[in-house]
Order: sequence, then C-alpha cells, then structure tokens
Amino acid sequence: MAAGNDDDYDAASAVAEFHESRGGVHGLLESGVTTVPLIFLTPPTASPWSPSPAAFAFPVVDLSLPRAHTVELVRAAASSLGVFYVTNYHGVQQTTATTIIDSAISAVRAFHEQPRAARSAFYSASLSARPVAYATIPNPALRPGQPAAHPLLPWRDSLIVQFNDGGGSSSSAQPAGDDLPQVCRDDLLEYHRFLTGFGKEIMALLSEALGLPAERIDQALQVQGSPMVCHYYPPCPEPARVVGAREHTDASLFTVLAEDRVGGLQVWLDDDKGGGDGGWVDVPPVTGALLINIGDVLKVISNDEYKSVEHRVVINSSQEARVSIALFFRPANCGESDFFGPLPELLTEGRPARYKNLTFPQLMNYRRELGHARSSLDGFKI
Ligand SMILES: O=C(O)CCC(=O)C(=O)O
Ligand SMILES: [Fe+2]
Repeated sequence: MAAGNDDDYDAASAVAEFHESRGGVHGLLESGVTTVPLIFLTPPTASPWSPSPAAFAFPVVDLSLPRAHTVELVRAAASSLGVFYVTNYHGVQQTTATTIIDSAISAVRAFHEQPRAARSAFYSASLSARPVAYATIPNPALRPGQPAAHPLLPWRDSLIVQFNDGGGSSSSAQPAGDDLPQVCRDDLLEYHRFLTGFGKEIMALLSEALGLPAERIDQALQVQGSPMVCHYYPPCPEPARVVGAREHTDASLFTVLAEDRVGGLQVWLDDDKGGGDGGWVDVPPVTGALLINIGDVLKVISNDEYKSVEHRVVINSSQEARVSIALFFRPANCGESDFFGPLPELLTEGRPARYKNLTFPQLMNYRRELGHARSSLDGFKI
C-alpha cells in the first residue's frame, strides 16, 4: 500500500479493525451491517462482476470408463481448458463419495455458522505456520505494477488446514496436531482421507495423458494434498460490487474443488472456447462431482501442454451463503533446494523447455510480489 496517502491509510486502519473483530465477513452480517464497508467494494468505475456473460458445458470425466478413454478425456480437458469434473471414483461407490463430499460441505458450513465466539478462537490475520487458521484472506495484488488490490478484502471467510503426510508417503495424512475445530473435525478428516487416494488417481491420469508412466509425476514430486481451504461466501446486500475471489491461477499441480449448489465460480476461456474474444464463464456445480483445476506447477512441468486455468468467484446471492472446499495438491518436497521444471521426456528440438527450473518458494515469492493472475509464471519463462 502506498505510504503517505490518506485514503490508503484509512483503508489500512479499517482492514486492521476488521481483523481485530475476529468474526469474519459473516460477523459483519451478524452484527447487523446492511451496507457493504468500503474495504470490500470494487471501485464504482469497475465493470460489475456478475452476471456472467456466457454458458459453457464443462467436461465430466467418468472414471469408470475404460482407461484409454478416460486418459484421452483428461488430456483434452487439461490441455484445452485446464478444468474438468470427475465422477465415479475408483473403489468407492458414487453414493458413498457423494455422502463424504456432502458431509464435508455441511461440516464447513457448521464451522462458519457456529456462534462467533467459537470460530473467532481460530481467527488469525497472519496465516503462516499455523496448522489451522480462520480468516478473511486479503486479496493479493494481481499484476506487476499493481501495488494494492482493490477491493482490499474479498467477501469470503476461510478455514485453512495444513496437512502434513511426512513427505508424500502413501499413508493418509493427519493435520498437524489435533487442532481441527471439533464441529468439522471428523468429516474433514474423512474427506481428506478420501481425497488422498483420489488425488493419486488424478495425478496418475494426468501423467499418462502426457504420455508418461502413471507414477512419473508423483515419483518426481511426492504429491500431497495440502492445504485444504474451506471457504464460506456469505450472502451480500450488494453482490455485484464485491468479489468472492479475485481472478487467479492456483499455485498447485492441481486443485480439487467441492462445492454446494449455490454456484459463483467462473473461469476465463480464451477466444473460441468462450465465444468471441474470450471471457468469464460460469462453472455450474455438478452434484456428486469434484472439479479439477490445473495449477501453475503442472503447467510448468508439462511445458505448457496443460493450461493453468484462471478463475474467480462472484457472489451470486443476497440470500444464500456458498460453501466450497479447495484441496491443493502440491509437491511435498518444496524447500529452497527442491527444483522442478519441464520434464525432460517432454522436450524435443521443436518444443524446447519454456520455463527455467524453479522451486516452490520462488513461485510463491514471485506471486506475492507480482500477482496471482495469468502472469504468475512470467518471471520463469525462457
Ligand atoms: O470457491 C471456489 O469456487 C474457488 C476457490 C479458489 O479458487 C481457491 O481457493 O483457490
Ligand atoms: Fe483457486
């Protein structure tokens, strides 16, 4: 934020005061706020955030289809859109999977809708190094040259859970300590257990769809599902003037998203896919299905064979809260000396490496300084 600017100074105080209230956006509504505070508002000159301009049928990959067919569907979706749904998870009845997903969504809703004192115990404006934290995560800067994000805060509260499975072993992960709030502990643990096997399956498919052995990427990067970020988008009196999540790509290999039936997620589709010059397109929820978003790490190691999809969340409703859970599958070994880059098997003379080797901390630092949108890999391009 620019120093010496009175407007920015006031905004900074307002943000600090909001965090000190420890009740999140939902807390504002509980205290009877009927107009949206300035720190959440997009500038009046900005174009409204909803409704979304176009409709599009996103692919649903049925995992019970023959393998070759599934691999081909995954390849087509990951390389053209960077986003797809999946159903019929291996080894789990679809009805059981739907129950596990729905229970996790209900548990997240229960956490965010419990009395304020119970949730504010977890509130932490600084998220680093805590196994479990509850907060409204400030909007990041979007692009180089944009020092502050507007609006400063999204219309969203999040419960962030760090899992640690000891370096990518196949045993299921446990949250660090018994720190999960009791109201959602069992359901979120069960959901995470379910997604641990599911994530391996998705990683294997994505690997095969690049023409690589199924275990290639997991062996190289020790993929693990963490953090789990459990979002709550309260209803808003002025939905078109707030943002649920600003446009961004995910800093993951891929992200698995579960959501309730309210909707609000949109992805940016280029030219021919969205119609015309490209645009924001609604991703309507599909009951019982999980959404896979390809992230920046997979874009790099696939040497741009896969797209990392840019997405955002609009607030659709002045009546209903929306719940979603994003589980980020990332390299377990993500220290200062753990480099990754385009996989050598994918490189040819005609298609040389498009990215330098980089580490996960470098990627995160670059995003912190220069933005989370489509440009978030620019600094690593060759
Ligand atoms: O809530 C959603 O639909 C998306 C959340 C998201 O994009 C994220 O957590 O990175
Ligand atoms: Fe995201």
